[in-house]
Amino acid sequence: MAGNSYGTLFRLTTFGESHGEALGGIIDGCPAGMTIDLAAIQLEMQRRKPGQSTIVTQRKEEDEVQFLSGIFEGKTTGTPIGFIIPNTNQKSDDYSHIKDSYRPSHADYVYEKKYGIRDYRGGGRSSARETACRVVAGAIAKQVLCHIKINAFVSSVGDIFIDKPYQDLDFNLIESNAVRCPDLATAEKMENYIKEIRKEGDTVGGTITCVIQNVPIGLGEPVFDKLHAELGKAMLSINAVKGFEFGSGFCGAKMKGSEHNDLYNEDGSTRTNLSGGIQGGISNGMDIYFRVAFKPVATLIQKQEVLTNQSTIVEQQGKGRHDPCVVPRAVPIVEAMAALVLADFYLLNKTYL
Ligand SMILES: Cc1cc2nc3c(=O)[nH]c(=O)nc-3n(C[C@H](O)[C@H](O)[C@H](O)COP(=O)(O)O)c2cc1C
Ligand SMILES: C=C(O[C@@H]1CC(C(=O)O)=C[C@@H](OP(=O)(O)O)[C@H]1O)C(=O)O
Repeated sequence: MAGNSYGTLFRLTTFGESHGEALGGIIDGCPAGMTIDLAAIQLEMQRRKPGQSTIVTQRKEEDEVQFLSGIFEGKTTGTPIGFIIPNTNQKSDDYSHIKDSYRPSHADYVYEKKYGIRDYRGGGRSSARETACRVVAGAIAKQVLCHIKINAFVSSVGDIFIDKPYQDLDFNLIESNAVRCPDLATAEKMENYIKEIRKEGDTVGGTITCVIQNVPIGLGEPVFDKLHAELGKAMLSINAVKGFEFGSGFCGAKMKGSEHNDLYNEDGSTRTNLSGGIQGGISNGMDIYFRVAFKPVATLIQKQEVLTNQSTIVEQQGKGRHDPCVVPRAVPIVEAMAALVLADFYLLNKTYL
């Protein structure tokens, strides 16, 4: 199985399945001599972990990271940082009914067809549990990028959305509610809606907006490794992601150039920022902002037609502990992937100096 590593200089490789012994990773290329704030890493893990509120999966994992190498007396040594996250609360019986069948719109069918064998327990490697490793690496990448601020938040759930520009939001409120929406009236509506949907055994999609501030000019490597191209790839590699747009995004396609151009101030900053902080694939020093669209979770606690490995269609009731909506827990994942992209470009840029 290829495709388990991300990054060029700051490079993460992950391993592990949702119902195996543990997940883990190796981070290669982290600069030596950095003091690592382990509490900050654990805080990010708390934001992502299952079982954290009543509107997410009720699997209970503490997700305490065990570092095996690369950190000595609290500092990075420049050698590979190896870590594991034990799995402690698997309920593999919840998956015995799909041993010989494939859930619609999950990864069961394609994994079995591609590899000829599938760890069906908890979705195996295709489970979003793998993203715990990304959050560990992202929390370290954030420490590499200590001057850059990365804030993601839930901007919509179903058709409930924040009706304000991000500049009018208080990012300190993101963690004040279970949904991770900084507009409190909207957060309450979203939370109630997710609870309703969960009662029906159904699921709902949503979007996350990410804002990155204090970015130096010059990150991104045209022509193929443009900053927005890498951000797009990183976001689209997250489970259940269906869309990515930055700056004016798809709305820009409806505008005239005279409306869309970001006119300069004398210091090189721009009066508007429909470019989303990136021009020609390179950061221009303005805020980078983008949106990520997540589909509704595939596993429903309802009867649905499924395909069996005998090529028959049968009715099956979904079982187990699933997220009714992924966006509240995906916020730290989006931030982590953004940090991995930026840390890689930041280190690459240093090689030019
Ligand atoms: C934070 C998060 C939690 C998720 N929780 C579930 C879940 O509980 N049940 C489920 O069926 N899918 C869940 N997913 C989505 C699946 O992992 C994903 O749909 C599956 O791997 C197939 O990949 P794809 O949707 O990207 O094609 C979750 C995704 C994320 C980002
Ligand atoms: C365990 C996590 O989320 C899981 C993601 C997931 C999926 O299909 O992606 C399915 C569920 O797995 P299980 O049935 O084993 O509880 C979620 O709980 C996690 O994020 O750590």
